[in-house]
Amino acid sequence: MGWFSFPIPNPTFSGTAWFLNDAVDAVVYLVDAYDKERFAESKKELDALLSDESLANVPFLILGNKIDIPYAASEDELRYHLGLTNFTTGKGKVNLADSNVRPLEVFMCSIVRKMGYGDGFKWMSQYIK
Ligand SMILES: Nc1nc2c(ncn2[C@@H]2O[C@H](COP(=O)(O)OP(=O)(O)OP(=O)(O)O)[C@@H](O)[C@H]2O)c(=O)[nH]1
Repeated sequence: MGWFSFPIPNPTFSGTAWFLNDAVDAVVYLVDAYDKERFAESKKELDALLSDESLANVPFLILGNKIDIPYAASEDELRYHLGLTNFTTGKGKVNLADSNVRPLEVFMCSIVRKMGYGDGFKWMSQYIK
């Protein structure tokens, strides 16, 4: 696993997910969109996090990284392989406060090109009190 720094306060790293606080306000799950052979493994790890009761109401930001590489998976492809088709809650401002729905979205990014993840973090920030 590599380390990347994002402009967020005190991120700690655990497996493939970044927990932003001890109390876990959000989960950022980074997937290599180019490493298609490992999508099944990524899905398994993600499913385990999604079914963790202590994370039941926690927003999940899924980042599909390395889209600067030709043949990296598209957003739809990644959604499909991670089992998230029809499961994401919508980009932009979506009020889920009165629902029991956990915010979850996929954003594609390239960390080396410094693109894409900003929109994801902006999306996620609306759900963090
Ligand atoms: N092209 C490209 N390379 C990237 C990007 N982000 C990270 N890398 C490169 O990917 C390499 C690290 O790969 P990772 O996918 O983090 O690999 P890892 O997590 O260490 O190893 P695995 O556990 O095997 O996935 C480094 O050489 C990074 O420079 C990106 O957005 N685009």
